[in-house]
Parts: sequence; C-alpha cells; structure tokens
Amino acid sequence: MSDASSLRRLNSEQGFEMQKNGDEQFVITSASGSSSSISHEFTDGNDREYSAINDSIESLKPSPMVFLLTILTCFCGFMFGYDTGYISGALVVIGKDLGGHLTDGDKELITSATSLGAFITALIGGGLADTFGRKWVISFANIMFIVGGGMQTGAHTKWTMIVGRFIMGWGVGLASLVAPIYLSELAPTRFRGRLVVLNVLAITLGQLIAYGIGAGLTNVKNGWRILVGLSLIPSSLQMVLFVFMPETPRYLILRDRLDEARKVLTKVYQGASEKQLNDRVSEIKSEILAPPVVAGPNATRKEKAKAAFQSFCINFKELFRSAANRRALSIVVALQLFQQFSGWNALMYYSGTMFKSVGFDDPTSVSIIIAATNFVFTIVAFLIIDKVGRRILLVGTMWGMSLGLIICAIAFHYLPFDTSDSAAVQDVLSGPEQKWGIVVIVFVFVFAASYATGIGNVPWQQSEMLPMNVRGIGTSFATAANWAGSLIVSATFLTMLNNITPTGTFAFYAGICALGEVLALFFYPETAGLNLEDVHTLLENGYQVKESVRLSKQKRQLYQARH
Ligand SMILES: O[C@H]1[C@H](O)[C@@H](O)[C@H](O)[C@@H](O)[C@H]1O
Repeated sequence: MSDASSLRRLNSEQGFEMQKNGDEQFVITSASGSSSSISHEFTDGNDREYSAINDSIESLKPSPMVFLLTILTCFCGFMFGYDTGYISGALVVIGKDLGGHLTDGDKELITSATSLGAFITALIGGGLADTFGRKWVISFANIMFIVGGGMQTGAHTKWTMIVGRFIMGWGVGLASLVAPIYLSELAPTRFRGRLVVLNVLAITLGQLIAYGIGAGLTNVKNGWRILVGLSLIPSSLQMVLFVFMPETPRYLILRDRLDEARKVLTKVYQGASEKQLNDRVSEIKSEILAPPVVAGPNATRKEKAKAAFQSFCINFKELFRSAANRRALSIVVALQLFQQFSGWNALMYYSGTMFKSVGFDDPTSVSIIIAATNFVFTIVAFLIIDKVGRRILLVGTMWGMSLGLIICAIAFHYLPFDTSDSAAVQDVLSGPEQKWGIVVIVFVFVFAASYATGIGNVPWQQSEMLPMNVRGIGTSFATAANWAGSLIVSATFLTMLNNITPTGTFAFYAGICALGEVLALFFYPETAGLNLEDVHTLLENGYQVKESVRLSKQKRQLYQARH
C-alpha cells in the first residue's frame, strides 16, 4: 500500500481529520526534501491541533554516532546499577571488616546513604544540567563515583563506608537524572523510548553483574573490597571519553548555539539535507516556550550566576503556572514514587539478607535469579516499548506485581524468620517449609518479571512528558521522588520485616501496587510516537487518556506505514 493510501485509510479508521494543505490533502516529500515524507496535521473533535508529521529527517538511518553516544551514556545506567547492586552481596560477607559487627540499623544506614546522596543531587541536578549542560553534569557524576568508590574500597570503619556510599550517591543521583535527558534529547523520535530503556537495561545489567561478582567473591578474604573497587573502571572510562562527546542539540538550541546544534544534528542524522536540518532546528526551537536569560559574552561570574538564577526562577514558576506542566509533573512524580514503593529495591538491596533469614541455604543465588529476571524482562520492554506503547506495559503488569507479592506474603506466613547473624545457613528449609520456599521463589519471579516489563522502566521516560524549558527542573523533582522513595524503602525494610513480619511487609507493598494499577488506568496517557508538543497540547485539557491512546496509535501506524 502506498504512503498516501495507508494514510487515508488510517485517518478514516481513527476518526481524525486531515487538514488541507494547498490543493493536496497531505503532502509527501522525499527524504531529500522533495517527495516521500508525510506532512499532515491532526485535529480532534475539539479542534485542538496536534503537530504535523513533518519529519523527513526521521526517515534517515540514525548514524553510528548515535549508537556510540548511547552506549557511552549507558555507562551511567551501568554505574547506577552496579553501585546499588553490590551492597546486597557485600552486606552478607562484610562481617567485622569495618571494625565490628554490623547491626540491622548499620546495614540500613550503609545501604540508604547512597539513596540519600542521590536524592540531594537529583533535586539540584536539573538546574545544573540546564546551566552547565548535560555533558558536564555526566562528567561531574563520574568524579563522584570515583571518589566515593575509592573511599569504600579502603574503608576500615563503618563511617568511612557510609560517607563513601553517600558521595557515590551524589554521582548516582546526577547520572540517573541526566542520562535519560541526554538520550531522549539526542534520539530520533521513533527510537526515543528504546534508547531510554537501554539505559535501564544497563542499570539492570550493572545490578546483575554486581550480584554475580559478589557471589563469586563470597569466600575470598576482603572480596567485597574487590567488588567495590571494580566500579572505578567504568566510571574512569566514561569520564575520559565523555570529554570528547557533544552536547545535545536541544540544549545547544536552548542556549542559542545554533551552529553547534546543527553540527551535532548532522552527526545524528547522517546525510541530512540543509532543509531537513533547518526544519529540525526550527521544530526544536518551537518547543522552547521562553528563552533562558543569558549573560553577555563579557559578563562577570556574578552576572552569569545571576542570569542562571533568573532563568531557573522563570522555569520554576512556569512549571507550576501552566496546568499542562502541573499534570505532567504529577504523572512523572507519581510514577517514580510507585516504582519505589512497589518495594522492588527492598529485594534488590536486601534479598541476600532476607532469604538468609527465612532459611534459604543459598541466598545469593536467589538474589541472582531476581536480578537476572529484572534484566531479561527489561529486554522484553526494550523490544516492544515503542511498538505497543508505555501504557500497555504499565497497566498490563502492575496487577502481576500485586499478585506476586500477595502470594509471597501468604507463603512467608509458613516460613521461619530470624534476622540474627546466627540464623545462618544451618537452619535450611526442610519438609513442607521447602514447598513454601519454592512458592516464594516462583512468585518473586512473577513480581520481578512484571516489575521489569512495566514500572521498572516506564517512569524513566519522564523527559518526554515535560517541555524543554521545564524539563530539567521537572525531571529533577521526579528523580528526587524516586530516590526519596528508595531511601524510605531501604531505610525501613529490615525494620518492617522485624516489626510487622515478612507477611505484613509484602502485603503492604502489594496494596501499593494495586493502587498504582488503578491510578495508571485512569490517569496515565500514552506518549509513544507523540512528539513533545503533542504531549503538552494533550495535557492542557486534562489527562486525556482515551485521546492520547487514539492519537498515539495513529501516529505509530503512520510511522510503521513508512518504514
Ligand atoms: O529502573 C530501575 C531498575 O528497575 C532498577 O532495578 C532499580 O533498582 C531502580 O531503582 C530503578 O529505578
């Protein structure tokens, strides 16, 4: 079927009008600017206009440079995963290496110090990324990874370890915030979802590798130091290589550095014509609702700082003034909170300790199975997120998380529970308890698979919900919400297990997942295939779930018809 007839069919099927453009109902122009890209506009029954698909540049193959940049940026995800992942294995074997026996409180402090550090830098990171650029914030994060990792590797006291974890957390917070912004601002629209999921895949890979190495080093004296020390390699590598990497075109356009932006776009879209590049620059420019306050070239440091602060204040007000921005913010923050309050990270951080407490003879292997499930099902999300959309992934999986947790809660009721160090491996499960142990493993798997396919990665698509001006600050709030949730969960999980039992704890998290499912059903609009202006237009008039699904479906079908 030709582009023209597939367009005509799709438009009539979806009930959208096509606007006349001169004598033609739609214009087909080529990748070189003359005759095969589709340019037409969508309106809905309320006469709101959505963007035309005028993206001949999107027909071009992304250049190898996009892949190189993606891989290098994904080191951020890898570090995030590795640094949050190794603690589960390290805590099981650390023994008295930090000068004495660690209590549950000490373990919670060591674990949550990273989340606390990440929370702080996530909160300020958006402002930093808007002022200094995405690339420099990534480089700064690497310095924090190296300093924090170095301190922990040599730690001989609990407090050196805690401070090292805290500083490393600064890096994790910045990296978790900026990597998705960098990727989504660089990515061609039709790959945007997948590239951001690649970063989540790198997180889960980092966690899996940390678990694997942790297991391998269990019986090596001071093995946990090697485990931590290895984290210095990827961060050093990324720090050096990133110096040569470009800024994102969107950031450059925001700072009015149009020539540089065009150069980066040329690298992203190989073989793009002048016209295509100019169109893309104008399109990005149109996303900028208010230009930042920029100090002149001869400005003093003080004047520059003042200009940056004024820009920050304008954007901050804009984030709360506009109804569309408020809705976008509520969505991205809520998604991040539900991701964390699903309890997933409690498993990530403490699965070793917890499975030991309920009598598993090989707790580290169970932890590896959990991390591997997370990794494999993130690949599933990667393969389908741009095709089926974000919403189906989310609402189709949160109920599975509730189910998995509820059944685990029931099974824990029949299992022994003892968190003391002496509850070690000799108290392994036997008889009927063993059966309940298997039930736990199977349903933790169901929980992990559902989590990884949906809420484990969808919240990280947050940049696409927010327009350019407020993207830095808005994603800062969302990422900070993620780390606040992670902090609360990691600081309370062992205490909850002791106070309200594993059954009570898992039932609590199951309830939260059920609530998340209901809210997602009513309030989470589909954004796959929509460009950033569309998302903004949609949210101006409510959450518009139905309409977003219709528009997204139509745009994705159009892309598919063309590729
Ligand atoms: O998306 C990631 C991923 O799911 C990780 O496994 C988890 O530890 C992080 O907290 C989360 O943000």
